[in-house]
Amino acid sequence: MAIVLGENRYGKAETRLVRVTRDGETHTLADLNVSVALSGDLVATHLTGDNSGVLPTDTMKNTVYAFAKEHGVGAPEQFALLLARHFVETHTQIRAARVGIESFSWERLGPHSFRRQGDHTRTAEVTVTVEQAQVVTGLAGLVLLNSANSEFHGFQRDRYTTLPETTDRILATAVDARWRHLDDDTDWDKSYTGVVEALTKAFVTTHSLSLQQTLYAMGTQVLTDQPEIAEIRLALPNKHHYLVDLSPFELANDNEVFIAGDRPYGLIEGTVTRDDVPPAITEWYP
Ligand SMILES: O=c1[nH]c(=O)c2[nH]c(=O)[nH]c2[nH]1
Repeated sequence: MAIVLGENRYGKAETRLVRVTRDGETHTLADLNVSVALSGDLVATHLTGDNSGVLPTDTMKNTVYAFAKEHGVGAPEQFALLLARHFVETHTQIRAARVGIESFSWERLGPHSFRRQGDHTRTAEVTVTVEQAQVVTGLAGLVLLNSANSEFHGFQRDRYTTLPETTDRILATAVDARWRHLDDDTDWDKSYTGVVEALTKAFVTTHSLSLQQTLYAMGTQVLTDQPEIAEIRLALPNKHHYLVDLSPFELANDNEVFIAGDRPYGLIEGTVTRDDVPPAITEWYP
C-alpha cells in the first residue's frame, strides 16, 4: 500500500474589500468578499515542506487590494476573471485558479451616502486554467412568497404520514441559485438582472402543485430568457407556514393566521440544463 497526496488547493479566503470610486462629489461603492484558491504543482510543500512553488496567501490578499486600485472592480465576474487569469499567467506552477466573490449591494441615498440592501447577495465563482475559463454566477437569500396559487396533494402516504392535503397554502422560499455561463465574455450585470427577473417571474406566475414543479419552472424560465446560460442549479428551502388552530377561541381560520416555521424545513434541489452544451470544466456547486 502507498499513501499519496490527493487533490489539494490553497488560498486566501474571505478578503473583505470595499472600493470607492470617486467622481468628484459622487462616489460609487463596491463591497466584496473575495476568496482565492490555487492548485497546481504543489506536491513538494506537502511532502517535504519545500515552499519554492508556494505563492503566499498573504500575497493573494495583497493582489486583491492592489488590483482593486489599479483596475477598479466592475462586475464581480469580471474582477474574478482578472484575478484568476493573473495567478495562472504569472506563476507557471499554478495550473488552476478559482476565485469566488460575494458582492453586497448598497442603495444610493445621496452622492456619497448609501444604505446596505439586505435582501440578497450576488455571487461569482470563476475557475481559470491555462486552456479554459468557467464562470458561474449566483445569488443567495432571495426571499419570495405567494399567499395563493399553491397546492400540495396526491403525495405518497405511509403509516407515519400526518400532513393534510391542501389546495391553498402559502409557498415561500429563499432562493439559492448558481448558473453556469456558456462564455467568459458577457454583459454580466445585464445577465444577472435578467436571471433575477426570470426567477421572480416564474415564481409569481406558476400555479404551484409542488415546490419541485416551481423549481423546474424557474430554471426553465431562466434558460428560455437568457441564451448565455448553460445550466442552473437551484436550492429552494420550503419555508413552511403553519395554520394556527384558533378553534379554542371559537374563531375560524380561513388561511389567514399562520406560524412562520423556522426549522426543520423542506429542501428542494435541482439542476435545469440545456442538453446540447459542453460539460462543466470543474465541479462548481459546494
Ligand atoms: O412542495 C412541496 N414538496 C414536498 O416534497 C413537500 N413535502 C412536504 O411535507 N411538503 C411539501 N411541499
